Amino acid sequence: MAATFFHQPVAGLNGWGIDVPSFGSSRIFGKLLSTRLFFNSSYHKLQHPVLGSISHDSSTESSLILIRHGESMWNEKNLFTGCCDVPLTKRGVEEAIEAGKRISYIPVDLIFTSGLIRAKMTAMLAMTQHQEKKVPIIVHNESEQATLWSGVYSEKTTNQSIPVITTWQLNERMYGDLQGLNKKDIAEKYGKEQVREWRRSYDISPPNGESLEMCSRRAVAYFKDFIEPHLESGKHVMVAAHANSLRSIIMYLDRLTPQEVTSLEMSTGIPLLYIYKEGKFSSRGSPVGSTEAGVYAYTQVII
Ligand SMILES: O=C(O)[C@@H](CO)OP(=O)(O)O
Repeated sequence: MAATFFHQPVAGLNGWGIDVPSFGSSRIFGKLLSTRLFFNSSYHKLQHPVLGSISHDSSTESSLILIRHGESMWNEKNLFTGCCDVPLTKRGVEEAIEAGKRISYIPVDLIFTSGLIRAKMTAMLAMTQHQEKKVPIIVHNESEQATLWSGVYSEKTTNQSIPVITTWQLNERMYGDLQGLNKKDIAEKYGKEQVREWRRSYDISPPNGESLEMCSRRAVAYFKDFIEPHLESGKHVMVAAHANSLRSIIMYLDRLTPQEVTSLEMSTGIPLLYIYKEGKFSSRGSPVGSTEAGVYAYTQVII
């Protein structure tokens, strides 16, 4: 006899009740799916190892954590990576876990990552350290079947979970013909200035790749359309992505000029905290680790 207990999943694309592009529109900015939200910001008293108890009033403000993935196997080899989908190194895994410790006391209701494994690994590893011990679950919205087959049928389990939305719009900039090439070799061949322009200028593209401006058009549009509304509604959000997709988002949040963004660098695996309140973002830098006085998220050195 067929089991009779199957019914509508509590969680799945619609069941999570989150606004994300549907599978029919996941490659373009399509209509939002508006459904009931099962996730509530129920935890307000998390313990920081140094600062102690931190209260969050989700009715007035929400937190946004941005994190660049930990060191990848191509970061280690100094190769242009772009949209090539390479995993973390052991060091990258450790960075992600350390990042998780730094943010373990900050509430997280919803996670967005790029579609690339290094960002997904970073988010998942970081969440293993979180005080709430909720389980991050990747939302599969690539087809109707994927949505159905990944359904969760327990409301209790759903409430102990954090939906993880993966999206290509948060991917690293596409590095074109440079992908897989060594950064030092290319600097020797074309000159440091040329390579610096390809890597850090705002509107100059690497050969057949995306400029930061092009990357920003999709990453910032996604942020405004699909992430900001959750912050507005009081949800605490983590975004795990890449040096350049995050540079473009930080440019938007911090209102940097195209000139200023050229000197913005991001370290691997260092989380950055923003507070969203009354339509404004304020940067709180990087959450302090348990064993140090502070940490710098930005560095100036490239190549
Ligand atoms: O290779 C890449 O994809 C990026 C990030 O690692 O490099 P860059 O610092 O040159 O933007």
